[in-house]
Amino acid sequence: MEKVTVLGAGSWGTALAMVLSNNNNDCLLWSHREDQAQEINDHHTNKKYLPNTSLPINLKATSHFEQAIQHASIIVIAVPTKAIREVCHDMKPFLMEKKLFVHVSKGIEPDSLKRISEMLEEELPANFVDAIVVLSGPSHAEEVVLQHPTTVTVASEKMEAAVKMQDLFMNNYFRVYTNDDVVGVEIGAALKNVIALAAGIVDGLGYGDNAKAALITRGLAEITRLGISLGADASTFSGLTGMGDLIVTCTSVHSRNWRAGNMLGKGATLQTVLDEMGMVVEGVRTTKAAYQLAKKQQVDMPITEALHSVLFEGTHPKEAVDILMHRTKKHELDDYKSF
Ligand SMILES: NC(=O)C1=CN([C@@H]2O[C@H](COP(=O)(O)OP(=O)(O)OC[C@H]3O[C@@H](n4cnc5c(N)ncnc54)[C@H](O)[C@@H]3O)[C@@H](O)[C@H]2O)C=CC1
Ligand SMILES: O=C(CO)COP(=O)(O)O
Repeated sequence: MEKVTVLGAGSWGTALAMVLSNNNNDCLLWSHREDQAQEINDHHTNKKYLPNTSLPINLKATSHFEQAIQHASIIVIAVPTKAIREVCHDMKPFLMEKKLFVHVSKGIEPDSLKRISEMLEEELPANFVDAIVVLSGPSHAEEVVLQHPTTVTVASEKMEAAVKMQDLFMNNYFRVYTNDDVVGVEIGAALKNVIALAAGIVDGLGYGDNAKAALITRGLAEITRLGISLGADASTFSGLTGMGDLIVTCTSVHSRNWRAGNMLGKGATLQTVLDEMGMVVEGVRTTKAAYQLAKKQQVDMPITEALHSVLFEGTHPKEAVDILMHRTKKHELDDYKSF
């Protein structure tokens, strides 16, 4: 039994805290809202994020940040990308010993163009960091809490830490693989949300399965190109955190990114979509970051560019699809020659 703290009591933090509690760990879930921590402790529910779910009775919650940090030497960070720096910054005064940090967020920061583990390295004092591990893969919280079979990957530059987290999370419904390609895992995780937004848009426009298959396949090609330019291993993108997560996010009604795209395709404005979601839609900010990163790396990312023009430049989704369909004709495998 390990002591573990999960920071962030949204859908994913709560679902992972359930996995850890099911595995008989002493898991403390931190929420920045006192009423939510109280709901979890008193009623074993988290109705806003996971309605109809009974949480394990051995799962405890707190809104006391210092208590949460001091509870454990393994800290799982499950807040949206936008909140990563703030949470790490707030943690600093309470770090008294080396800890192992696992992050499960899927995004890239606009402007700095940093991946999550790079943000953690910048924000956390190195003398208190035992290792940084990323956990990612095709894993909707809504299905994990039902204990439906799910597979994910943990990646770290320190393989022993990845193996330790594999053992901590793995059970009969949650199968965990290891990988040492942190860049590939984080780029796949972040960029699949961009393609999922686009997939939702084509569904919203009523274009159907051919268009979606095209987006997933050509989306994977541009994600792989970007990843390789940043030093990732090409084969990571055909794994769980690449193709796997693209499939689940582009095809599932559980996906917030797909749902947001679907509303956009049906004519809603971005502001209305974000107001109505009430949960994080990581792909919006990451589209901005990916667009900037593609320019910096001089990598051709036509789908990302098209989505950027829809989200931030007022292009109508139908017009963006037309632009994609009228790109210069080419050999299908041209892109792969530079892999
Ligand atoms: N929901 C899912 O099935 C999965 C989500 N993820 C990733 O996990 C991350 C978190 O996503 P969800 O839990 O789904 O989001 P969510 O929208 O369900 O919950 C986010 C939680 O973070 C809290 N939060 C927001 N800003 C905060 C701040 N500044 N300080 C402290 N807490 C703050 C919110 O109150 C909420 O409890 C995202 O990066 C997402 O891409 C990854 C895999 C699956
Ligand atoms: O990352 C996810 C599943 O693997 C969740 O995707 P959404 O954030 O689009 O809901």
